[in-house]
Amino acid sequence: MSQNEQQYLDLAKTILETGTHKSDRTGTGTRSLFGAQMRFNLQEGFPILTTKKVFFGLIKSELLWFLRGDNNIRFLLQNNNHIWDEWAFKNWVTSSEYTGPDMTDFGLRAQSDPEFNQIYQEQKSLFVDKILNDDDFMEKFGYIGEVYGKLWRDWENQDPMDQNATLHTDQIQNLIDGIKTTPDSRRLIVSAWNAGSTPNAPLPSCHVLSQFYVADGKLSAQLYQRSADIFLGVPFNIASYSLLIHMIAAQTGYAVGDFVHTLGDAHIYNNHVAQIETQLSRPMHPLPKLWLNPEVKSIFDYTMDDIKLIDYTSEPAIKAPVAV
Ligand SMILES: Nc1nc(=O)c2c([nH]1)NC[C@@H]1CN(c3ccc(C(=O)N[C@@H](CCC(=O)O)C(=O)O)cc3)CN21
Ligand SMILES: O=c1ccn([C@H]2C[C@H](O)[C@@H](COP(=O)(O)O)O2)c(=O)[nH]1
Repeated sequence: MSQNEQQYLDLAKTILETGTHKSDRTGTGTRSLFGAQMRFNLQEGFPILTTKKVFFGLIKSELLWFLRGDNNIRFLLQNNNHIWDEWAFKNWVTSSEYTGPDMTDFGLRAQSDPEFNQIYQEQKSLFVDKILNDDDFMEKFGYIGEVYGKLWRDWENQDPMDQNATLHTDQIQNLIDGIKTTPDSRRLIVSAWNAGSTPNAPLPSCHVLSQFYVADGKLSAQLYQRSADIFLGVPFNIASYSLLIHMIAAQTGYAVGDFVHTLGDAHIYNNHVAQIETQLSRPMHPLPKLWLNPEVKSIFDYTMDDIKLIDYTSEPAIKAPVAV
């Protein structure tokens, strides 16, 4: 039995049983707990859930997208990954250039009104087609703002020594260099929260700050996640950061240690309760292993085919609506 997965199931159960009923930005309603921590020992196996199928391809393409420094959804769409569509779509339908059917509150209305849902799905697939095929449209409406990828690879700020110069910081390259040259450092930090610009993004970064740590020949990391959708987002976040630790460990010559996952507002949406109860009633399977192509010599050169899960068996996927 995997202690790694058990912690997730225990946290979900605690939130179901003791969480505060709390309204939220999306209008869905949640049960919420403030402050929680899980620790995944990456030596135990790769911590992807086995009590439901988690689509690892989506996790890989999202992480490669962050590592490209990309904050335009075209790359995701090219990889058949639609997990960010709604937030770029929201920008489009609230812009003055959108003249189609009214999309106010599309996330909630699509769940309760089948007729509207059909119109919404049509508009979304037109949007996706245009992001993929129309460069001008993609440049205007494909971006999700100053979050993750952009801040990881190209954090811009004014040079304090020269008013007319802008500094560009590659936090991931600095992190790799830092781990190689000063592994004892307590400053191995990646931030995805620029207080000036991030709050204006369609969805301000949820995984806000991570710290890396080297001891006993092993690389660990801790993530502070300000807001955590326990059923849909957190399984992705656990696998994504675990994959990132493996990739950075491979590039810096360390074994993998722990992924420590610290959550702020940890919530289960009211329309995920039945799904999580189903999941809690299921058996666990042994955790898979991760394979990374050892020929890859830079963190920025991994492709989809260089990353594989070995022996992933799980219970079937469970569908749930995402709160927009
Ligand atoms: N409410 C909410 N929860 C999130 O987890 C979340 C957001 N919003 N907004 C931005 C990103 C996008 N993320 C998402 C979005 C959707 C799924 C999702 O629907 N996952 C399905 C599979 C989807 C598919 O096959 O395309 C799942 O079963 O895991 C997961 C993560 C994580 N984030
Ligand atoms: O990586 C992610 C991204 C998003 N989420 C969830 C957490 C919340 O349910 C929403 C964001 O809503 P806010 O009102 O901005 O907090 O998305 C996640 O769990 N993981």
